[in-house]
Amino acid sequence: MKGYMAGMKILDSLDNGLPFLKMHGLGNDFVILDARKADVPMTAAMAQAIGHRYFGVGFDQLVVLADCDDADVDITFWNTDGSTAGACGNATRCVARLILDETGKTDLTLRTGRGLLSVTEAGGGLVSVNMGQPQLDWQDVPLAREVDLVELPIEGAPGAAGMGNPHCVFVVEDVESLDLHKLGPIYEHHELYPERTNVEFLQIIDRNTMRMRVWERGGLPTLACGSGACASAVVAHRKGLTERNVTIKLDGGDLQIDWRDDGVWMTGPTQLVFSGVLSTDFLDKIK
Ligand SMILES: N[C@H](CCC[C@H](N)C(=O)O)C(=O)O
Repeated sequence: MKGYMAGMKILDSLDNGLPFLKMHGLGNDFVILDARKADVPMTAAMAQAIGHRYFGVGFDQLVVLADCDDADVDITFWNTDGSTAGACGNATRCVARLILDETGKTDLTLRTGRGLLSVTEAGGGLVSVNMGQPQLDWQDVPLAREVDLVELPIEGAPGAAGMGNPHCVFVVEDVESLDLHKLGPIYEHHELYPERTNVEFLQIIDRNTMRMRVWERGGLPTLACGSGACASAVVAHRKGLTERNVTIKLDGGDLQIDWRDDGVWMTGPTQLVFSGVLSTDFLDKIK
C-alpha cells in the first residue's frame, strides 16, 4: 500500500495489517489466511467478526494455512458461528489450487482434521481431491446412538455419513420448493447428531445425476458444499438410487463425485477473487 494515498493515516493500519485471499468454489466462499510464515492467532470471536458480511469481510468458511512436516500444508476450517469443522471440500480444492500453482507440482498431500488428503491437478482449471473413505459407523459420524445409517429414524428417512464432518442427507421429490431456512436449523440441531450436522437435500435426476441443496452446520445455506456432495453421493448409492460416479448439481455449479476403492474423489473448479489486508485497527477491535 506504500505510496498509494501517501500521508493518509489509514496507511499504517493497512501496512501492518493481516493479508488474506478471497476465493470460492462454486460460490462457497472463503477467506484464506496464511500462517505458514507468521503466526496467525485465531479465535471463535475473531472468525465471527471477520465473517460478518457487513461489519467484516464475509465468508462461508475461514481457512488458516499452517506448515506441517508430513504434507504440503495443514488446513484448519472455521465456520461463521466460530465453530471449527474437520472437513470442507470446496475450501480444500481452493487451497489445493493455490499450492499447486505455488509449487508447480501436479500432486499434493494436504493435512486437514480428517487426516491426509491426496490432491491431483485435473486440467481445465479443475482440481480433484480424495476426501477419504466415508465414515459409516454411527460413532464416527457421530450419531447419538446405534441406528441404520441408510434409513435414519427421522421423518423422511434420511441417510447419514461422515466425511470428517457430519451429514444428514434427505432424498426428496422437489428440492427447489424447500424452505432451507425453516428446515435447516431443525435438522442441524437434531438430537441424533450430538455435534450438530450439515443437512443435504437431494433430488435424483438419473443414476448418474442429482440436484442438491444444502444447509450447513454453522447456521447458513451455502451455494455448494463439497463434503456434503461426497456424503450425498455415498448415501444415494447406499440407498440403491445412483451409481458410484455422479454429477451433483449445486446452486453454485456442478461437482463430479466418484466413490472409488481408495476413497471419495471430488472434482470441481476454484476461483481466486481478490487479495486484501485486514487493518490493524479492525484486528485490535475484534481480538
Ligand atoms: N462448505 C464446506 C463444508 C463446511 C463444513 C462445515 N459447515 C461443518 O461441517 O461444520 C464443504 O465444501 O465441504
